[in-house]
Amino acid sequence: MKRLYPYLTGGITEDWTDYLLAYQQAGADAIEIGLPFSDPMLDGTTIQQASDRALRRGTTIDAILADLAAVRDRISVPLFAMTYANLVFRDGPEVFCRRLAEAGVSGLIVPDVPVDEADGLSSAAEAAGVDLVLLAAPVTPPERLAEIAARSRGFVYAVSVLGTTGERDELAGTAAPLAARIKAVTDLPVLIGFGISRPEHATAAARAGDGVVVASTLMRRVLDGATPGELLDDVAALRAAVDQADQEVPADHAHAEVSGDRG
Ligand SMILES: O=P(O)(O)OC[C@@H](O)[C@@H](O)c1c[nH]c2ccccc12
Repeated sequence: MKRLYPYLTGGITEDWTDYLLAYQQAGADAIEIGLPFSDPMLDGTTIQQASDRALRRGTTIDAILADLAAVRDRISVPLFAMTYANLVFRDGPEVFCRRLAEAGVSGLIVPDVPVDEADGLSSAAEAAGVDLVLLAAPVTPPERLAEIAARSRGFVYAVSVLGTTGERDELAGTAAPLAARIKAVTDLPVLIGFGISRPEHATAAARAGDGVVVASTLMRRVLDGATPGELLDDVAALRAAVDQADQEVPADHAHAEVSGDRG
């Protein structure tokens, strides 16, 4: 089964946990929750605006984790927190990871902590029972990629393209080769993210890896005022697109059938 991990910025609206429930109902396999940070340097305009809106509402990590703890018994899919080093190291990684675990969050992605600086955070996460997910990009050299794959937990995040998060017109040509390189060195699932903006991108990326992470296209809808019910439809469309990659006839087989028809 190919996986779909949609993203939501924590605290973006007062009823933000209703979006989580909608994502789950639409068939998300896990959900990434962004803990908003004032200087999200890897994020494009959509996620930046989403973070800004959440911060302007006065949301805090404490408030987000309290909201999560309140709905945790209605959520059966794993939750991953995504945030920046600054927030993780403010009170120390041990305290941070323990608080995540207490709120029912089982994974953590911190894109600005590179693998060679991840020792302290890795052990804090492991001690708290939280999977620290590491990221690889198209420019990551082979040796480093092997280290990232070996030290990542839960899955490996394949950053499809250089640059910031955000919607794109096409799936980057670098996505599939990167997923193949990572899959060659690990048995962990490889999830492709950055620029998966349309159902057809999700199908193509799910074909190349084990699944997709989708954020900006959904957060743009939330910013535009779409309701949890409307997001449920969006995530359901992505679910169908990801499942399509599973249902396809393997390439060799399809080719044989085509030539058979012709012959
Ligand atoms: O927004 P996109 O292009 O759909 O890509 C997912 C990405 O936004 C999400 O996984 C994410 C949000 N913030 C990040 C920072 C770094 C790496 C990844 C992320």
